[in-house]
Amino acid sequence: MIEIEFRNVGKSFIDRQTNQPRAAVTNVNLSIRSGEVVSIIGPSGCGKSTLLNMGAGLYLPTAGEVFVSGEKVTKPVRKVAFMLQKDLLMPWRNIRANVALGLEIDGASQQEQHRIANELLAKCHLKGFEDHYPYQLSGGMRQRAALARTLAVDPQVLLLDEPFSALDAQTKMVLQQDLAKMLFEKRRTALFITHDLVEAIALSDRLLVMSERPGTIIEEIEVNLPHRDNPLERRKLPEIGPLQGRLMELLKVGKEESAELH
Ligand SMILES: Nc1ncnc2c1ncn2[C@@H]1O[C@H](COP(=O)(O)OP(=O)(O)OP(=O)(O)O)[C@@H](O)[C@H]1O
Repeated sequence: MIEIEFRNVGKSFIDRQTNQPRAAVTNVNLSIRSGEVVSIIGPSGCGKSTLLNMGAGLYLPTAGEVFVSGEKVTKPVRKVAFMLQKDLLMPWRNIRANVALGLEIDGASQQEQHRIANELLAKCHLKGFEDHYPYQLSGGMRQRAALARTLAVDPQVLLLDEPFSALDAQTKMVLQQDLAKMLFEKRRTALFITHDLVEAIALSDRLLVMSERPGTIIEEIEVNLPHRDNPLERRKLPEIGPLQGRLMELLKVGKEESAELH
């Protein structure tokens, strides 16, 4: 079953200088099967976040259509969870209450909220920190809590916008491992944005490469490597180097006309 589909999608924003619409993305077609993990990579400003915002129903396309589970997206969709680079934890709620936020909004009993939040915090290696406040945690721990909060409502679809980019390399790899395991075990569908080429290869079934603004998909690459549930193992495979090389070629990394990556 196709879980996420973009059909000829375009999105323009009003350019502040000219006061005219200017395309951010154009003619984007993609379909992601249920249980698939797909990464989008592309130069800075090519419209990756714009695509995710349309998938989440936060922006509406100016051309084409977006579907989640076969239904046209016209507003934020309940079964879709969004995770960003910023953890966006509420400073006045402890970690358990932050994780339980979506459950509270859904009307779950307090007992149920605590049970699910505690369980997820343990899975995300935050057992013992349930009563701590965000300011008492490191950046990596806060991002773990944000991951637990994203998972608490048990979303079918996860849209992840550079969720680990602010973390140090080791913390990042451990979190990728947790995320990959969970996505694999629960057969969740994910669309992932990253500037880290090896991260994209380590986590994904498929890679979509975008052009510069106005962004469109210029290449689709099947990763076709084992260990999608174990990115630490996948990182060790010899095939990683050539795949990374191919992505660097497509993104013109190191070339004179190279698009800025960050
Ligand atoms: N709400 C908005 N209003 C006006 N322009 C916008 C808006 N959101 C995005 N844009 C513009 O659309 C283009 C694409 O932005 P977007 O954030 O989607 O790119 P990106 O590929 O995610 O960038 P990065 O890799 O740097 O995070 C940019 O030029 C940006 O300035």
